[in-house]
Amino acid sequence: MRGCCPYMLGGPFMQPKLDPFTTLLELKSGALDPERGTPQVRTQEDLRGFFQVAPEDPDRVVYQVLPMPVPKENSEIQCSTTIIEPGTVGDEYYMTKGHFHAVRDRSEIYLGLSGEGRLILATEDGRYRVEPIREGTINYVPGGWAHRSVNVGDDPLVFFAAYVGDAGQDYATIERDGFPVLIGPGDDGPAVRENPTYPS
Ligand SMILES: O=P(O)(O)OC[C@H]1O[C@](O)(CO)[C@@H](O)[C@@H]1O
Repeated sequence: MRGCCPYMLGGPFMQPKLDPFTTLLELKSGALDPERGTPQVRTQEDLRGFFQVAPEDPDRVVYQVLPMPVPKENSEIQCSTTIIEPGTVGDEYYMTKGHFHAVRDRSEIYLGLSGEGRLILATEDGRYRVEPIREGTINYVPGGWAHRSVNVGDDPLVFFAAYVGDAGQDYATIERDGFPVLIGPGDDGPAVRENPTYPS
């Protein structure tokens, strides 16, 4: 009977905090129509201390994150589209800063949309994995794994991410220690190298 006669329903009812919304994601470019939040733009300068060497072209955009506006609460799902430009700084491909979740056990999921990338994952005790990101990949990032995405191709790398709303970001640990491995151009394509400054 619930569907037919709302005036007959009892209460109390949960009052939703948000209204539903829809936006259109252009899969190749990552553009949203309409945009739902303010894009976060990161330049080489913003990544100072995350690459092994200082910025070579400080104002150049490395990546953008196009967010959905939802409260940072664990009843919500934060989501965003990330677009990483092709390029390098020193021996490393353009990449995100990378972070642990501030609430360590919070998980995340990525859906690859276009381009060619790698996802570097690392635990606090130094274990790591390198996974592919490309059109159609789904990467599950369990709680406790820091994550950084790297564009290893010649075109923008575009992917969609969704994670538990109250996860937050811990960048400081990554800024201090980095990840166990670095990814840059090699003789036969992208090469994964040990990070010489990662604490042993
Ligand atoms: O927050 P960072 O490490 O700069 O990287 C941005 C990435 O973080 C996320 O916001 C969530 O992990 C992704 O949407 C995006 O790829």
